[in-house]
Amino acid sequence: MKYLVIKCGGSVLDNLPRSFFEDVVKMHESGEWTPIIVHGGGPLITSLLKSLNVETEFVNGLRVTDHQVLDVVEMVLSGSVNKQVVRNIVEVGGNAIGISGVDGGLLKAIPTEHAKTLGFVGDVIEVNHTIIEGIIKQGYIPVISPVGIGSGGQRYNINGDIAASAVAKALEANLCFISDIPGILVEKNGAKTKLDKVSKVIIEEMIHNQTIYGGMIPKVKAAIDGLVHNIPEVGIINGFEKNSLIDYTNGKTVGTKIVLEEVIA
Ligand SMILES: Nc1ncnc2c1ncn2[C@@H]1O[C@H](COP(=O)(O)OP(=O)(O)O)[C@@H](O)[C@H]1O
Ligand SMILES: CC(=O)N[C@@H](CCC(=O)OP(=O)(O)O)C(=O)O
Repeated sequence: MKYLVIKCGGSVLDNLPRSFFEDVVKMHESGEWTPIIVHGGGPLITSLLKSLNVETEFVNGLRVTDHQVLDVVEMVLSGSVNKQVVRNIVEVGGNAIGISGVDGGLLKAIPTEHAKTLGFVGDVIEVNHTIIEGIIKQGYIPVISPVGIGSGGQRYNINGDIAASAVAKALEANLCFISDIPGILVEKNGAKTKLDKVSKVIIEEMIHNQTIYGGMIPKVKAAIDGLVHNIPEVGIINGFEKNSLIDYTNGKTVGTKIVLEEVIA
């Protein structure tokens, strides 16, 4: 039995087909792979902030988070989105338990090194993986919202990709980012092409020349950090592509695989 951490991005959550959740449940029932879901919800946070007339800003893909933003982040992620994902799984006959990173000290966090700019954005320093394993032993799929807890009970807004990588590290699990693009894209002869496999060095170059920007930055950084800390495998795949998740677990080439070593083209 292998663990697979599935990070569902806010970019796709609202529109993921029913078949996606059916595949997650099938995977769970097969017993070969144990799915653990970590979700985002960035677009919903942004739209709620907008309706409250609160400006929101991102630096290198991370949301600047003050007290007011933090309230909305927790409401959206640990409330609406977490329970929606649980319902999506229940609707197709699965068992899921939603839990936030605050509960049971699941995601212990400290402020990022850029706290002066980012405010209450956290880095995960410890994952209480026994809680996740307990939920799995009871036969449920864990659904984790990326809000962390620090000293004195302080909450932190944690990027979903970073939270997913921390969970995968703690469980020595494979990690799969589900997003709204076929994988990492590059421009070739005026057209966008998907890379099947990409190395750490190329990723660093792509961040530097801004081929990778915005929400893709925390994704690839979290991927590399995970691989350095012994995650067996990291992929970015499209949640809208039929069977993409099942194909991924069957070892087919889907999306982009991120690796540490150089890729020979
Ligand atoms: N080189 C790239 N290839 C593909 N997508 C990229 C790239 N660079 C930046 N992006 C952006 O990253 C987005 C995915 O990140 P994000 O919006 O945070 O998604 P999610 O909510 O799924 O985590 C894509 O929709 C795209 O706009
Ligand atoms: C610090 C930080 O940026 N946190 C994210 C948390 C949600 C998230 O990661 O959502 P996606 O997966 O949809 O991007 C945010 O506030 O948007």
